[in-house]
Amino acid sequence: MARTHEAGAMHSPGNASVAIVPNWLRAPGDVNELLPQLWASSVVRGNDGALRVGGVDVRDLAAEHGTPAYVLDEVDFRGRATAFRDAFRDAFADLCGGADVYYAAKTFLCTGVVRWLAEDGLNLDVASGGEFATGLRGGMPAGRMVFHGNNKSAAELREALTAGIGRIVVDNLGEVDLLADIAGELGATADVMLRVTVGVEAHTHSYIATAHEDQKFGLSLSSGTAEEAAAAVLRRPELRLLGFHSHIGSQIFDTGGFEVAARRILGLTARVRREHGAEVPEVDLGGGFGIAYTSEHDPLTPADLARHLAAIVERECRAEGIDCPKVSVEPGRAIAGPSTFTLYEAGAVKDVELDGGARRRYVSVDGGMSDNIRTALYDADYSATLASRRSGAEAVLSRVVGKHCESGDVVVKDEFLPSDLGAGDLVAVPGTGAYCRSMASNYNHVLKPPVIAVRDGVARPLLRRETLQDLFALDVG
Ligand SMILES: Cc1ncc(COP(=O)(O)O)c(C=O)c1O
Ligand SMILES: N[C@@H](CCCC[NH3+])C(=O)O
Repeated sequence: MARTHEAGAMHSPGNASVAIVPNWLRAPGDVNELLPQLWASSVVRGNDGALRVGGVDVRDLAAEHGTPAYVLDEVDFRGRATAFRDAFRDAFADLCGGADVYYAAKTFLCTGVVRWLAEDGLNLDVASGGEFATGLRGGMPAGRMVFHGNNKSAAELREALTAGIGRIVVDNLGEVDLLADIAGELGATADVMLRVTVGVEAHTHSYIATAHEDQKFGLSLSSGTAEEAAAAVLRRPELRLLGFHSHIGSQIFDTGGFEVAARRILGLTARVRREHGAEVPEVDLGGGFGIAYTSEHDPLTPADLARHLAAIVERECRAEGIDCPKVSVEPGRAIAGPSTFTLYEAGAVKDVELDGGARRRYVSVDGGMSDNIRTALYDADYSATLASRRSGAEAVLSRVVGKHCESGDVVVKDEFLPSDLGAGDLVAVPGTGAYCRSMASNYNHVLKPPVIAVRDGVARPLLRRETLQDLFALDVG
């Protein structure tokens, strides 16, 4: 599954022109090769040709747990989480005593993962009562959680405050009084961050960009609403203003957007400190750090990211003449994404003739848009490989599709797969640890796959496969 940026003729059947493949996928290369940046660290192709993860053969995983299945490399997940923890602690140590890392629960959440995060010294960013309850159930202290959301209910706020939530990110003006009133009723003081729309156009898909003005999240900086909200929080004794929060979007590679965002919220911090005499001791720069789904993506390491962000924050604080607030970040995808691949079994194979005589092969697998909606929703790119054996057959331009009643049910838009791949072969799609299980559906009453954690030769389900009984249990009619 090697990919190259070099232009070149494609050797697929029908001699398809390069126009039907994206620029980054020009030549087929060796279909058996695994690009290390796409896979969890323990994934290798064994001597017999089958993939192994955490010392376990994927054929054994499929036999024991069935397909499709999300296969999560525990050491990889925890390694990325602790790499973020250490990198941000170290890079910000001199500046503000170290930065805190909040794993974004929406990426992928279950109690097993919460236990790892709690043990490994990370914190948790939750965006609903369900995520918060799962955090508590997994053993994350409420004080190490931050609660997000543009429409939190009074019940969610009440539960979070009652349990002793660490901080609540207020998203709109109305929420200031709602939260203050609830805190007052409970005799509590709520620690508050204000989510600021900083007006940055993040270079990512429009559905996952979140800091431009025309969208639902946050308090506008340019219109003065953010500052108005800060004044409103400072007026309410039930609330303590910790600072400002910015999340510019997701799957972002260049730090330019973070630089503009940091400049704007640190400018706001300085203004509110000056004009309101408030301490405003913290700032949260959100998440959004991109990962490699294909060879076109070249993400920064956590250490490089932390160094870049620390340099940005230091420069902006110096320019504003303020002491550096305590920094936090909220990575999700960059921790969970690469840790997991989806293991499918191939079924029907069909060849289609395209304009100009080119051909595309459709390889159907036993899952699809119900376990990975990202391709259909964001036009996301993924890659795939034949996982159960090595093949010496020629590479064919292929599209991996699901089994749903929908022509847009595509898992991998473009990949070179061996021409002898057929029914019964296992296919693995890497980089599916983020926003796949957490956005899974039961479309066509397809059952959600299990999440199998693998480590040191042992595989164990973190989430079991759904059963028809699970679906029927909801059906009370
Ligand atoms: C407020 C907030 N923080 C953190 C994240 C995590 O983003 P990512 O998974 O891209 O790091 C998100 C999702 O985009 C978010 O909305
Ligand atoms: N769900 C999105 C990311 C958005 C995260 C929430 N702000 C994705 O799959 O890329």
